[in-house]
Amino acid sequence: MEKYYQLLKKNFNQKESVLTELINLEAISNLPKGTEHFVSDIHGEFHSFDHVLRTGSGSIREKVLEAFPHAETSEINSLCELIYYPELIISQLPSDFPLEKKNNWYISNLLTLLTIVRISGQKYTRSKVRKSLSPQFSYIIEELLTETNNLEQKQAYVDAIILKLIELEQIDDLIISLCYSIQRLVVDHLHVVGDIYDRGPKPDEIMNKLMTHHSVDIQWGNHDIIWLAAMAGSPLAMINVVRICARYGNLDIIEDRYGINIRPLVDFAMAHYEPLPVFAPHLDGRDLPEIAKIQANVVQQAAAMMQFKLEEQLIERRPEFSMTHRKMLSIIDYQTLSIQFDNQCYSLENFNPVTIQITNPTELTDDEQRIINKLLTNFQQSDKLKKHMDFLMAKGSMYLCYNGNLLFHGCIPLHSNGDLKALHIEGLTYFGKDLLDYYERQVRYAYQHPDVNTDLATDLLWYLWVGETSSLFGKMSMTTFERYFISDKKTHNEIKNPYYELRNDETICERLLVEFGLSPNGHIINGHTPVKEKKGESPIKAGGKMLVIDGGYAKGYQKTTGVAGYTLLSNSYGIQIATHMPFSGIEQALTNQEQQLSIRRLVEKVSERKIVKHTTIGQKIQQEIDDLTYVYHHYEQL
Ligand SMILES: O=P(O)(O)OC[C@H]1O[C@](O)(COP(=O)(O)O)[C@@H](O)[C@@H]1O
Ligand SMILES: [Mn+2]
Repeated sequence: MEKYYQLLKKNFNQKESVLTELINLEAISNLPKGTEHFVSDIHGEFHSFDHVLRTGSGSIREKVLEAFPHAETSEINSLCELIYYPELIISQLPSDFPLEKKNNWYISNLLTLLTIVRISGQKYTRSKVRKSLSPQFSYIIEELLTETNNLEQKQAYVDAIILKLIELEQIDDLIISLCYSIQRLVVDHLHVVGDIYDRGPKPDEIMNKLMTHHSVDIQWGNHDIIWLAAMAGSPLAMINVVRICARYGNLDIIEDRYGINIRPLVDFAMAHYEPLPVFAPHLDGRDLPEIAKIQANVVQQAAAMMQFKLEEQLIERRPEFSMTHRKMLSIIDYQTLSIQFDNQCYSLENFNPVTIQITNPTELTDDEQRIINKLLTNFQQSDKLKKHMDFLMAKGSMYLCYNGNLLFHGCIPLHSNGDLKALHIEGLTYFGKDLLDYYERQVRYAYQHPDVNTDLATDLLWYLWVGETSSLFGKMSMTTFERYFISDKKTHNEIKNPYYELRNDETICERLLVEFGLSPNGHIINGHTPVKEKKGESPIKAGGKMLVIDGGYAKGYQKTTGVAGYTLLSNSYGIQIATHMPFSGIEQALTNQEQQLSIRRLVEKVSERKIVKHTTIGQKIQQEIDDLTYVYHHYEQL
């Protein structure tokens, strides 16, 4: 310990510097807690997500209203538009704007934005506000922030600076940078509660945006895990990723956005499969050229068949996964093309066994094996995908305890009596927090060993996608096979883990919080299951202990949910849940600003304003304060 204090002391060249730092940390601890923003189930819908981030789910508007309580709604709207989309709004300024009018527009907006920066920065230290400013302009902005506070006496001076900035053509960039500083100051931290990938067209842009975010963490979703698994060397997860992209007409994500060559697979699929209606890509209102639709259709079939074969191979080598009931290809009667399970016989439809060898139905043909090998190499060699997956690993985890709340995507597997449901593996038993910790260790191990394809850790990544005791899946089994090939809808049903009933119970939620070492006063924050608001379901459950924020960014789900997603905001005053209406373009969102965020529900209001000291970061700061206090008192002896 003494050694540690000696090392710590080395960061300070004199005793007074320790004192300065101590005072600085003490000051931070006593400031109001920053705003946390929670989003989940973004599913590739970059533009809606981007809009939610830019608006801080209504937090920006709130700040603007706080700054200008008497302004007309139209003025508030224009100001919000500018803060959300500064580049767009500036580009739309009339080209024949008379010079004086233009200058006035700049002067008045700049002054307004400075006021909002000042108000948004009030609860932070000067150093934190400085960090939020673009380095290029931080000196000028700080100067302006000080002088505009005292405008009567300095009006001429401030006007002169602004006119100079206009003359030097720097004003646009300055305004843009101020708008982004406001966005950053208003929302201090972002939590992404899983499912960035699949279904929607632009997961890569979401990842790019997250990578530039000032403060973010991610709780992995089942759809993120399969992409991670592909990079970690699972051929099965990789072909499933391809299948889902084909299913949603998104093969360009793989080919163009990630630069992964899938031509051999496309050629193979075109040669062996015919387009069938059940494999028609789900386009949710988008359109694709006819040839792309045909390719997506047949690629989905080819990929599905490879997936089912590889999955049965995995089930065979992992009896401890208890998935033998999912061995579909082995129990098909290939004479009659029918299948028998649960004491019933079903005839298969749309099932093309062209690559199946009846004596060994789960073996890949030489062509399939070659395609899989090549594809996996191409996936693992995509620099862009590697960067995104590295980021998911660095910022992500199976769950997170943060400021007294427990965040995870899917569920904590339970039995119907409320007991924690266990996974038995390699002679050991894991449940509750231990289970999620075990999964996380396996995910990290598999990711660090991308050259091993069939070891337990890599196979467990697949288990997380479909396994009965997976905390990310939360259902008995995934009925992809039945949904493609059996028309009887009752076989499509995926039975949910009892968790999804039990989580409505406050006592269960409290027990789970305690299981994760938290106080029962915290909240559980979940994504994963779309909240069917249309049918009267509420995202606020168990007396506010359980908050489910999957409202369906994914377009396909909006029909069932009736809304386009929830987000959660937690600031020093309490927790609010915001309901978002479907996003259909920036222009429309800006014209209907008030409707876009129609409902904001208060989940909890704190009796005493929360300060940094009460947060997770506050605990770390307190540790630093304790250590530095020791160094300060023993400075001479160390
Ligand atoms: O309709 P699709 O895209 O095939 O998805 C259905 C599958 O997605 C899942 O719901 C998992 O995805 P979510 O995590 O978005 O719920 C599976 O349980 C189900 O089999
Ligand atoms: Mn999910």
